[in-house]
Amino acid sequence: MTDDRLTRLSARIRARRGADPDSSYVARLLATGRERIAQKVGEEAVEAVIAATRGDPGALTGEAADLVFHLAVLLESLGLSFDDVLAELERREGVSGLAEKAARSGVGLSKPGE
Ligand SMILES: N=c1c2ncn([C@@H]3O[C@H](COP(=O)(O)OP(=O)(O)OP(=O)(O)O)[C@@H](O)[C@H]3O)c2ncn1[C@@H]1O[C@H](COP(=O)(O)O)[C@@H](O)[C@H]1O
Repeated sequence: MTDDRLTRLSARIRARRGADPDSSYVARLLATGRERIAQKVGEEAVEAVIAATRGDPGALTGEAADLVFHLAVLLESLGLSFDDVLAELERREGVSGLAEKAARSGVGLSKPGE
């Protein structure tokens, strides 16, 4: 069973484009512009990092949800959705991250833990 929660979130965000910014947080973000949305993604990423380094699973869950949501809005600002991201992740399935990176930088040039 494919999990369509991310696809539903992207669709809900796309449906809010052009809605009244006084009644829709997504519409307000999109009306404010991509720089502000990107700033929120950065803020939420930092808040997720702080929650994780504090070893707080509950806080990390909430901040990660904020991060994923704001990333979805940032994707929408460029006409993209999680469908595009999930398709890219599917394309990468089965390809080792170490092998992929070594192929980019030449065999054996990447250091362990890099
Ligand atoms: N998933 C979300 C979602 N997650 C977070 N948020 C909002 O994002 C805002 C985050 O702003 P802030 O960081 O200032 O708030 P905060 O995180 O509490 O504060 P900090 O502690 O982070 O500083 C809050 O207003 C949250 O309510 C979201 N707003 C909307 N959605 C989804 O988007 C749909 C459309 O929302 P509207 O456009 O508002 O109708 C909703 O039905 C939901 O599915």
